[in-house]
Amino acid sequence: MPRPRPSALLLAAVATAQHTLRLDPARVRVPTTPLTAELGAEPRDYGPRCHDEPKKRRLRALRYCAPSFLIIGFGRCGTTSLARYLRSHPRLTFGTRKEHFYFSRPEFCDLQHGPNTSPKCHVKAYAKQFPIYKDKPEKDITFDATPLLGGDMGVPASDRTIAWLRSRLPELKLVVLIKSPADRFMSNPNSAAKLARFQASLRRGDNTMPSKLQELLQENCYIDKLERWLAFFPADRFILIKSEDLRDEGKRPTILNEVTEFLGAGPHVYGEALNFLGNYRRASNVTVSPRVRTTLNCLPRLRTCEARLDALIQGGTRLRWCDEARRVAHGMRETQLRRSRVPHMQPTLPPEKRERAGSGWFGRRKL
Ligand SMILES: Nc1ncnc2c1ncn2[C@@H]1O[C@H](COP(=O)(O)OS(=O)(=O)O)[C@@H](OP(=O)(O)O)[C@H]1O
Repeated sequence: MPRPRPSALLLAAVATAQHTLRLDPARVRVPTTPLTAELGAEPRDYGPRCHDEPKKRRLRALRYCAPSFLIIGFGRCGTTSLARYLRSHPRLTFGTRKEHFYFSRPEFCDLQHGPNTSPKCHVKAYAKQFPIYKDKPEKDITFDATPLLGGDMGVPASDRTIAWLRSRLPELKLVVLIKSPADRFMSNPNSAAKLARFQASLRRGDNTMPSKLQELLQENCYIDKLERWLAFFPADRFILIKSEDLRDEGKRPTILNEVTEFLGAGPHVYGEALNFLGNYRRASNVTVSPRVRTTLNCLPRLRTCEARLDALIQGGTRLRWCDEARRVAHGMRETQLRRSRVPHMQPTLPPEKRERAGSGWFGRRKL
C-alpha cells in the first residue's frame, strides 16, 4: 500500500522540535525497576504485537495490533482533542474507543487490584481492541489514550500495569500532555467547587487554603507521576506537549507533526480536523482569577515540581507556569497564604488523671 508523500515544506517543519518537549536521558536519574515474576513481568518474549484475523473470518478486520504508543495523560489537558487529531492521520487509529481502561476493568485485564493471570492479560487479547480494517489497511499504528498517569482526576496505573506494558510491548512510546497546575485543577469537576470556595474566602480576606485543596493540588506534581513510568521506560520514549501550546491554533499543526515524526508516522495536513476542541469547560464555568492562578502555580511545592521537571527537559527552561501566571497578573502580588490550622490534639491521660480532669470544665470539654 503506497504511503502518502509528505511535502518538502512539511518535512522541513518537523526537522527541529519547536513546541514539543523531550526528556534528556543524561539528566534522568530514576533507578530502573527490574521486571520480575512478582510484578507478573519476566524479561522474556510474550509474543508479537500484531496477529492476523483467520482468513475465513476476515469480514472487516484484517488483523489486530496492540498499541505502538499511549497517550497516558494527564487528564483534563486536551487528551480527547489530541486523540481526535491523531486519529485523522492516515496511519493512526485508537481502535474501538479512545480510552480502553484495559488494565483497570474486571472484564479485561485488571492489574489494579493484584496479580492477574486471566487469558485477557495476553497481548493478543489487548490487541483485539485495536482492529486494522480491510478498507483502511494503511491505518496500522494503533494507540490507547487512557489517562494512566492518574493525578487528581483518576487512579494512576499500578506498577504491575506499567511492568506489563514494558514487558509485553517493549517498543512502546509515550505521549504526555501537561498544563498549568491551576488551570488543570480548575478544569477538574471535583476540585472546581473547592477552588471557587477558596476564591470566595480570599475575597473575604481569609487567606487560609483548606488542607484538602493543597493535598489535591499536589496531585498536579507531574514529575512525581512521570518518575513512576521512568522507572520502567527509558527517557527517550517520552514526548511531552504543553496543553497551552496545543490550544494555540498557530502551533497545533507543528506540534502534531513533531509528534507523528517521533512516532515514525510522517507528517500530515490535518485541515478541518484541527478545529475540534473536546470537553471544553465541561467541568465548570468558573474562571480562576489571575491572582489565585498565580498563588496556586507559584505555591512553593508546585514550583519545586515545575523546576524538577524542567531540569529533565532538553534545551533549557521550557515550563514557566508560575512566571507566566505572574505576567498575566500584571505584577499583582500573589496571596500570602496563612498556614492551615493544625488540629490541636490532647495527649491521652492515664486513668486517675482522666477522672480528675473529667470533673472540671477543661476535662469535660476534652475527654
Ligand atoms: N486542542 C486543545 N488544546 C488544549 N486544550 C484543549 C484542547 N481541546 C480541548 N482542550 C481542553 O482540555 C480540557 C479537557 O481535557 P481532556 O479532553 O483531556 O479531558 S478528559 O480527561 O478526557 O475528561 C478542557 O479544558 P478546560 O476548558 O480548561 O476544562 C478543554 O478545553
